[in-house]
Amino acid sequence: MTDSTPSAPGTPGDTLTRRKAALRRDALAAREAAYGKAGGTSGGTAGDGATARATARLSDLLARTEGRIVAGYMPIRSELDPRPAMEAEAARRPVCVPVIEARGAPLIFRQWTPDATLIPGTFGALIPERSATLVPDVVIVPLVAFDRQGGRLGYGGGFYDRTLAGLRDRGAALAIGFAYAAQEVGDLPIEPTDIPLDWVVTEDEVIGPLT
Ligand SMILES: Nc1nc2c(c(=O)[nH]1)N(C=O)[C@@H](CNc1ccc(C(=O)N[C@@H](CCC(=O)O)C(=O)O)cc1)CN2
Ligand SMILES: Nc1ncnc2c1ncn2[C@@H]1O[C@H](COP(=O)(O)OP(=O)(O)OP(=O)(O)O)[C@@H](O)[C@H]1O
Repeated sequence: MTDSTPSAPGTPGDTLTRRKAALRRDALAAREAAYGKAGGTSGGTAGDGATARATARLSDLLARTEGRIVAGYMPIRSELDPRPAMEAEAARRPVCVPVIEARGAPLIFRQWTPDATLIPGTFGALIPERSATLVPDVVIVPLVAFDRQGGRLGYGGGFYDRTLAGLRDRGAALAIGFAYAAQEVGDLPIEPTDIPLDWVVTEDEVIGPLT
């Protein structure tokens, strides 16, 4: 293949798609290293306290959005764990988590409480077995890589872009990326469908407002 015969956008041979795949690989390796240092999902006492520090920063930011419905997520693989912050919020207001209804469709959100019965959802993240469907005002967004302009790279399904676009059509929705500082990259490639993050919270800092 030559540059004069580019692949269709979004196909594996497309330059941007290949660049994103390489960035995703590197960022996932950095995330796994940070996760290991932090002591894994539980935070652990043997870890470096990254989860606790990130939780404190996230809770501070969330305190400014009192009363609004918050979406968190059930962490998979080496994702930074938002559950300690979600648990604190669930004592005061509704908290929900994403559910994949179909490939190519926006995510929906089901109410989550710390004692909810969870079952595996599509792609492995846990979902509440049955609970009310909610529309969040504030979305804590999992990610693979972020930049300081609000750029975000996920697993490549486009789920959060479609979801945030839909939520914003209905009104304001605040998007807060939640990640280890090690997941920062210089400049992510931007596609027309990418929805920028309003904030990024790491164990080291709160970055924003970005929009
Ligand atoms: N914790 C968490 N929950 C989430 C997301 C997330 O990123 N994190 N999602 C955010 O979208 C949705 C799940 N989306 C996902 C999409 C793809 C893969 C995944 O593992 N993809 C494979 C490729 C699979 C394929 O294309 O067949 C991979 O990356 O190796 C995981 C989650 C909803 N819930
Ligand atoms: N609003 C949208 N409408 C239609 N297609 C979209 C939309 N947003 C993203 N997509 C498509 O989804 C594909 C994957 O997007 P992208 O690489 O940005 O995913 P991601 O942000 O890494 O993944 P995720 O959000 O699932 O974690 C893109 O090829 C894009 O064309």
